[in-house]
Amino acid sequence: MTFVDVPVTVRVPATSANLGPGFDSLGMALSWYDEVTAEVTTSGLTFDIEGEGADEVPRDETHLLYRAMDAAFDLLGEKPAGLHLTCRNTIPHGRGLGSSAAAIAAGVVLARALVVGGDERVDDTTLFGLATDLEGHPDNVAPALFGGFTISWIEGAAAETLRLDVEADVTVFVPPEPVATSVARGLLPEQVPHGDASFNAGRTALLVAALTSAPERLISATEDRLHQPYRAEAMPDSYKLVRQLRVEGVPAVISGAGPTVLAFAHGLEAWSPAGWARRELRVSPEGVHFRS
Ligand SMILES: Nc1ncnc2c1ncn2[C@@H]1O[C@H](COP(=O)(O)OP(=O)(O)OP(=O)(O)O)[C@@H](O)[C@H]1O
Ligand SMILES: N[C@@H](CCO)C(=O)O
Repeated sequence: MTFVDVPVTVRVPATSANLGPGFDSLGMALSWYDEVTAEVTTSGLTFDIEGEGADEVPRDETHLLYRAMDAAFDLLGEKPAGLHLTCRNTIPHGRGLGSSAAAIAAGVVLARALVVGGDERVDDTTLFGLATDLEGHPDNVAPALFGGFTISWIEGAAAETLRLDVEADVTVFVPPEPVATSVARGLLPEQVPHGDASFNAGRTALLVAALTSAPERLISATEDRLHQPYRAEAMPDSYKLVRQLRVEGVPAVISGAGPTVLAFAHGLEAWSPAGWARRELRVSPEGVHFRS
């Protein structure tokens, strides 16, 4: 038997990348999850999708979850005759909360789990490399796969990550309208001033210390000059909320490519703009994991 003959279900966390200065490097898994079930069938590709994005995502081979599974099946050297995918989506799409990374992480892990002996053929590092290739950068897929707080980088052609356990109170303010990551990346300049690069290098180093042992430094540690100012025009209300929170001493950043605002605090009810969703979260120690 090549494939397991029962459905496999995973939960996969939302993630926040960058965390201020750590552009394309730092990421954190959050206690907010999508649930995906995959089952091998005799033919075809069918979907049962509910929740976030259900009216927008395709129900064919171009669906991101399927594309990730297909790429992983290539690595595993096996293709199922058919698949049925059930998606219970709660992570909003295009808001800077790692929805695409969640779909990719779930897809590669599910594909491996469906192949009998898949763990012996493809290890976690290889899956992480594949997920990074599909996403284009490692900062969301690392915490989506491994949980916690991750520092990721590219070594030659390979993606690497270091996972750390951290605890933090997190609030996310989610605007009603999306900003696609591709659009937000298109606003970034080809080159940045040396002084700004140096500024961010110091803040990124400080942020690792602040999250692991010096939370009183979070306000300085979450400053950024490499991406948020350039993206402000695409998400002016988010940028304004970040500045307002920071003036009050609350460490706040644009989550990922935006437009969600992430603050390292709870009890921020008074700050929620009308029409935005607000959620109090914690760091998820678990990345994508099986649900029985
Ligand atoms: N669960 C999903 N199923 C299918 N497609 C998805 C899913 N989640 C995300 N996508 C695809 O990814 C797109 C969103 O990706 P995008 O990179 O723009 O934002 P994000 O991942 O939510 O935010 P960020 O990368 O800034 O954290 C959606 O518009 C959709 O095409
Ligand atoms: N580092 C990425 C995260 C969003 O995918 C960015 O800011 O564009």
